[in-house]
Amino acid sequence: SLACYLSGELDVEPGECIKVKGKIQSDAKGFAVNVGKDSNTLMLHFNPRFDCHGDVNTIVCNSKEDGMWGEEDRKADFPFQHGDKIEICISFDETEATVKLPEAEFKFPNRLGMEKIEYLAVEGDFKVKAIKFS
Ligand SMILES: CCCO[C@@H]1O[C@H](CO)[C@@H](O[C@@H]2O[C@H](CO)[C@H](O)[C@H](OCc3cn(Cc4ccccc4)nn3)[C@H]2O)[C@H](O)[C@H]1NC(C)=O
Repeated sequence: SLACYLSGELDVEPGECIKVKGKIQSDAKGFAVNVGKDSNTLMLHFNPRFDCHGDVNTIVCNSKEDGMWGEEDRKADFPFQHGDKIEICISFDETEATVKLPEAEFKFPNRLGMEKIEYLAVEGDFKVKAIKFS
């Protein structure tokens, strides 16, 4: 289920921040925040999984190029709990994307060398309360 997306009208440059504020549903199986050029060209698919695709309490990150998923990157930390109200801050530069949470930070390589983010989509068991750009 697509929570929300902004496409083609964004122009987020390196060093700027996308802040997505919302609530993780109490029975969440997983959610995803996707940023990139469009749905087939993602700099980052940030996908915390509580229990889905055989993953339990695991953040899966990936990129997508021409509609094809890249190599998955599974993170060691899982700073999420059902029902949490969180703010996720995503920024990037020419080498990597950074996902900042109150008590954790994750890096993911900018595999596509993307120079701006034009697309943002939030999917899954996450209720978006606010989206801010700074
Ligand atoms: C073990 C052999 C098969 O490997 C599995 O292959 C699956 C299919 O490619 C991998 O799952 C996919 O991983 C992708 C990232 O690498 C994406 O997460 C794929 O999901 C895309 C997607 C988003 N949505 C919307 C959504 C998002 C979050 C919650 C609810 C709906 N629906 N489908 C998800 O289906 C899955 O991560 C992968 N598992 C492993 C361990 O490699």
